[in-house]
Amino acid sequence: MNEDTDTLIALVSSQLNQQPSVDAILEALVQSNGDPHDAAKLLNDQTKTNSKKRKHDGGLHSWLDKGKSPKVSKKEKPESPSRYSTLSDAFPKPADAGALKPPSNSSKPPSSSSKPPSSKKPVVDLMAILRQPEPPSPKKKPSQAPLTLSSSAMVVDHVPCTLHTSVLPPELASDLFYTMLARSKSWKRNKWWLFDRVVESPHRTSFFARKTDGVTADETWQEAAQFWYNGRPTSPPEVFPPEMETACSIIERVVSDQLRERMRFGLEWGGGFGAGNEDLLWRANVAASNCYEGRNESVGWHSDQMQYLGPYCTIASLSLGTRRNFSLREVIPTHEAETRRAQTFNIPLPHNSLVIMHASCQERFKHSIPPQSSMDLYRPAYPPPASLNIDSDLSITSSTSSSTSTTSIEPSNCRINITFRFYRPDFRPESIPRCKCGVPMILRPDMKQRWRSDGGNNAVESGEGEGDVDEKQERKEQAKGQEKTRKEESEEKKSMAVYTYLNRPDKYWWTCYAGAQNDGKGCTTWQVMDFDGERRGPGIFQVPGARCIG
Ligand SMILES: O=C(O)CCC(=O)C(=O)O
Ligand SMILES: [Fe+2]
Repeated sequence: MNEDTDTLIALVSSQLNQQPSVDAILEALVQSNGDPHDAAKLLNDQTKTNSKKRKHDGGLHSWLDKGKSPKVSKKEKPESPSRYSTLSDAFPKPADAGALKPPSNSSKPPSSSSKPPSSKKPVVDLMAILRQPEPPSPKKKPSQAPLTLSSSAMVVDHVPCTLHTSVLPPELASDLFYTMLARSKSWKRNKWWLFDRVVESPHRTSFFARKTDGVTADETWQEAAQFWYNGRPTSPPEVFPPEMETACSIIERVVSDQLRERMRFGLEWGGGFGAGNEDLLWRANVAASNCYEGRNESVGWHSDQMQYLGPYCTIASLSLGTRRNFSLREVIPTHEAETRRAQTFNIPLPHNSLVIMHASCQERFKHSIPPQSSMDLYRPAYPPPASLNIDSDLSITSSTSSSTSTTSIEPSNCRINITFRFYRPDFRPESIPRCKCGVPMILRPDMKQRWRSDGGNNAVESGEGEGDVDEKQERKEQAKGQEKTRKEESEEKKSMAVYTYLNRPDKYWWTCYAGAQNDGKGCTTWQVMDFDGERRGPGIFQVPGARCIG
């Protein structure tokens, strides 16, 4: 199954009462002309019919990789209707939702275009849009069962992440949980275009920026952080509340200690962090926060967009409240697709735990918070801080109106997630290339490393839309061995130089993201990121004496 198909499958999946096989979902999508809502309805109707005979066997990951035969049974309705994932962040955005039309050759970037809307509902041959699942190859290894990584040691062994339990002082973790829970009432579900309709993320989200950028003392950072988001400017971010500031400085030290132990990648941020922070190898200057209420709220498979984070970013993800599974799955590069199968890893994240997604995680792995068939409630060990006025409809009651204030601690079905991130000064909004729609583009890694399949010989560095790219590419393929134009030759040399002289294994694409908003209309412009040509840096490779990969 290719990564882009996941988007649609997960969209259907998030609307299902039971999870059938991937094949069944694809079949339903085809029958429904590619309409995820209709496909979900079809499958749910089938479930009702079959419910007496069949039994459900658990979470998203148990079927997503395996493609088992349908196992369905009658179940309670999901708490929120419809809706697949992500775009949780007003920032590094999951790549999937905009990646509906996968590239068909080695030089084309993952497309960010959605199908333009029309007044009539188009008849969509889904299989014509999505790549067909690859036929089983005799060489291909059988798919592997999901593996639960139940300890920090297991996490390190399998994924480019580290797990840190009890990371904050318990009372601070509790205060931060209550603070964010109270704020989460006003957070929004992200919306974006998928095919011809608007879809909503199945969780609420918000975005925070620190007072300064963490590099200079520039206090205009907060105010200036009006980041573009899905092709639109966002409302100003919230300021880190005091509990979050304290938590952030603890987490910065945990992350920096980890980085001291790790081999760094050349394109990671190689600059400093301002006076007084010389001992820090990592800082956060923004945070995305998510609230998942109940076991059905989720975020689908994605990797975080990099337009402000830059390549090989480090993301520190704090979990508060109910324990949920954090799932990771490697994207197998095209040149290894015949010999290796991806495995899904599940990391149970308890209250007050930190997962650090280290450099290369966004390049190699997708992550998700899948819906769960059951979930333990979180029972806070401390009452809410007296300063907070948390409403009873969030299951927490706090009364401070009289001198003898009473507070009852109620169990909660919410998980709060805070992903602390560092927006790099060399990826400031004003430095982000714009597409033909005039909207800043998004940056995504070539997760499938398609350029390797042609030995790195492909010279195409930019394009203007799916059809055009296909056509140009086809013409280029046909012209192989024939005379190259001088321009092509020099582009090719440049491309090779960029990727060989520093032995950088990855390509990154700037792509139009306007299609996810803007009524589904995007221009599909794309270009390869040229780190040096775009005057990015310093990367670690530019720091004298630094040891790094690439
Ligand atoms: O809730 C989580 O742990 C993951 C959130 C996430 O992936 C995101 O905000 O990009
Ligand atoms: Fe993410």
